[in-house]
Order: sequence, then structure tokens, then C-alpha cells
Amino acid sequence: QQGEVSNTPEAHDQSYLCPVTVGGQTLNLDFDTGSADLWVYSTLMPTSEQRGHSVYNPDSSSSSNAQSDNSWTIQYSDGSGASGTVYADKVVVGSVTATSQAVEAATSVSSAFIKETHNDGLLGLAFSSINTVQPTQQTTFFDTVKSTLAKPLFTAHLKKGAPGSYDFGYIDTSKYTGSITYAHVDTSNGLWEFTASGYAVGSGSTVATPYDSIADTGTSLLYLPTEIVAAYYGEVNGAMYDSSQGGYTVPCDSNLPDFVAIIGGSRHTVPGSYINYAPISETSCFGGIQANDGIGHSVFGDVFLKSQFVVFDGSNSPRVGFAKQ
Ligand SMILES: N[C@H]1[C@H](O)[C@@H](Sc2ccccc2)[C@@H]2OC[C@H]1O2
Repeated sequence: QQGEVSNTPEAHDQSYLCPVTVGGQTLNLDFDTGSADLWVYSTLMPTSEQRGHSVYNPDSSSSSNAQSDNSWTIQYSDGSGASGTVYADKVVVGSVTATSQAVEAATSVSSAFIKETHNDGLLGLAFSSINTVQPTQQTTFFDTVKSTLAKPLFTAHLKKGAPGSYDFGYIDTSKYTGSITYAHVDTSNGLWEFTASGYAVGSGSTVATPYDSIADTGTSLLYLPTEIVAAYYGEVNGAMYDSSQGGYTVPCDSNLPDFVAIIGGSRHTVPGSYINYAPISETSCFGGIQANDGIGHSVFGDVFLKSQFVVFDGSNSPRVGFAKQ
């Protein structure tokens, strides 16, 4: 089997949500290549926390089976989190069906989620080695269906301010131009982790420097080593680190330089306009490139990914591929 599912960006492309049916009930989930739990808002949560969301009701699913001994609790790098119990149920993404997928029904979610009223949960697409279910670890949707796919891969086609898609099992050559360049993935941390080999700012010269990175569709911005971030904003008049905002800001009328990442020996360009992320005030805008301090690696989040067609190749030697959209 193989299939395509649409994704739709929230405001400022902060996250991209996809319709998924769980036990016959349709929820809008944030596909997250940075984590490995499929968790959903559920009727097990306090009613007040369910408000504004579509929720999974295991009791009204004819195909749910409670995994009574299992539970889960997850903490994300932005400090948000959720926890709950586990069911096995039928999950359909586009036309791809997992007949018995671990569905992690939330009993509690943190405030960062509650205020995202269109987000009904996450569908993790990192490696199952970091799934949080205990005592019996579960597989991601991709790992559950991988052996049934034409090819053991999925692709991400995120767009700036417009619907895009995720495809499972095939590469749609109409979704990119030029060629796909691949980088080897190190799966030891359960992430789509690779090494970028350099960067350039605008029309500036390429700087060869390796930086450990992950491809994370669930992260909004592009987090890079502090020296690269300083080199970028050093080219922007009026750019400043604003500790009250927790990051770099730019004048909203800036003509921002492109950012080029060297990955797999090729240049991958983020248009400067993508780096004017969101307004803070009449004149000040939050930068789409920020420092990776405290994260432990760089994060190629949506600000970068929405300039690319991305292949997540889950074959025996996993790799990530990037092509210009
Ligand atoms: N992989 C990412 C994950 O998807 C989000 S979880 C999330 C939190 C609030 C709102 C929406 C999503 C969090 O930020 C970075 C990293 O952790």
C-alpha cells in the first residue's frame, strides 16, 4: 500500500496538521519527525481541556482494544508534555492503514497544547526506539506499516502559508525540481540525525563547518550553532538579540538575506523572506533562525523544511534527502 495525506499550516506556519482517522474518528494531528509517540486528545481528559478539539473516544470505536498494562508520558524540547493510557486501534493516514496501531490516549496535556485548538495530538515519525510507552514500547505509525509500503520511506512537502502533503511509500517526482541529495542518518538517538557540512549567508562565501542536526517537522524554526546565527544576523541592519523575547528579532521591513545550508554536498537555500517569522510589534519581527543553545544539536524545523522536498528513507541504511521544491 502507499498514499498521500494533506497537511495544512497553522498561523505563521507554526505547525502543520493532517487529518487522520483513529477508530473511525477523524482528528487533525501534527506529524512530528522529532518524536515517536502517536498520541491524541481523548474523552479521558478533563472536559475543560477537551474544549475546541476533536477527541478520540475509545468506547465509541468498534476496533479499540485497551492495552491496560501500558501507559505513556512525554516531554518535548520546548517544555510541553502529555501523558495517558494506550489502546490498539485502526489508524488510517491518506489511504495507508495500520490495522492495529498503538494509540496513546491523553488523560492530561500541558498548557502549550491546550491553546493550539486545531491540534488534536501528534503522530510521531522518529524511530520507535524513543517511543515512551511503558512497560511495552510501541512502534510508530511508519514502523507499523513500513513493511506493507511499496518503498520503506515517507516524504514531507511542507509549503509556506499553503497546504502541502506527506506521502508514504513512494517519491512523487512532480513535487520537486532538480535532484535529491541524501545525507546518512545516525539513528542512535532515535532521530533523523545527520551532519550538515557548511553554510552561507546571502551571496556570501561558503563556510565549511560540520554541525550535527536533525530534521524535525514538529519544530517551527531553524535552530543553528550560535556562531552561524551571529554571522547571519550580523548581515541584518537592526537585528538584535532580545532577551525579553528569548531570541533574535529583526525590523519587520528588513530585506533579509537567504540562508544556505550545505547538506549532502549540495546547497539548500531558505529564502530570506522565510526568516521573517512573525510580528512581535508594529516594527519588530521574530527571526526564523535562532540559536540551538541547550538543545544539543541543530534543528532543521519548518522554516527550513518548507523550502525543500524532504525524503525520510527508513531502509536498512536510513538517510534523509533534500531537493528544491
Ligand atoms: N518535535 C517538536 C515537537 O513536535 C513539539 S510538541 C508541540 C508543543 C506545542 C505545540 C505543538 C507541538 C515541541 O517543539 C519542538 C519539539 O517539541
